[in-house]
Amino acid sequence: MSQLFTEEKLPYICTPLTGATTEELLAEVQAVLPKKPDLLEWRADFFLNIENKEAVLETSRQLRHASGEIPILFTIRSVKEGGEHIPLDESGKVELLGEMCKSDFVQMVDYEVCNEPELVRQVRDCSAKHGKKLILSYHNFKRTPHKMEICKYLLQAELYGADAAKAAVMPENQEDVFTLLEATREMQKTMGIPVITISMGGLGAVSRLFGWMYGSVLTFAVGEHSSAPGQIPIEELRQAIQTVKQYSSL
Ligand SMILES: O=C1C[C@@](O)(C(=O)O)C[C@@H](O)[C@@H]1O
Repeated sequence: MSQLFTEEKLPYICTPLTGATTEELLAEVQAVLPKKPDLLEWRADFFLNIENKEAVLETSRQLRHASGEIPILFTIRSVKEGGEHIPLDESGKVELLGEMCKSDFVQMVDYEVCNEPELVRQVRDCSAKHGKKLILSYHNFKRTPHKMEICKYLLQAELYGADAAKAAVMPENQEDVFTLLEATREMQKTMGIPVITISMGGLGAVSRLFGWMYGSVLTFAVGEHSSAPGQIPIEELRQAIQTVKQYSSL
């Protein structure tokens, strides 16, 4: 995957894997594969054995094997950005991300752009060294910041050298959803890397369906289990996107 996202295929659809054990994760992959996602995200913060590096590597090896050609994105979402409580501290996470980058089992890793600059640089250097793509992300599960603030996080990701920049925010009203979409449009025009944006919850569902029309290259959908509020089942999401593409002359 030298080029991360190709124009003709936009938007890419990613389904998260949230199993707590290797067995659960493998069962999830089996259930999700027939639904043909473009990408699988292993949300490793749900994995009970995350402290055990060998167990994580072995599980990712099995996931790689089970998922055939579909690329895997490895994510350890922090509690403050909507993830699960895990026994690893920030440097433990960076170490584990480094191990994953060295392995042949994942194609991409996600790290949060608000982390200490030195840690972000370590993850960037390691992923680049081992040919893995890096998504630097920002999440706000409480509210939607001002448009300029959303843009700032996305631009910061590019400054750090990310391969893609992501922002997922929670709307409190419809205006917030438009704020996110406007930020997406502006950043898609100005930035040199792909932008991924999400307005979460029921109010934000429109961004998961049609955010690509504003320039978001990837949308997250439910394969088996949801990993964030507002995610739509992949079959219905794909159908809606296809309908728009078929009938609109965009
Ligand atoms: O960053 C994201 C986006 C997300 O939060 C969503 O809203 O779909 C789901 C997460 O699993 C993923 O890491």
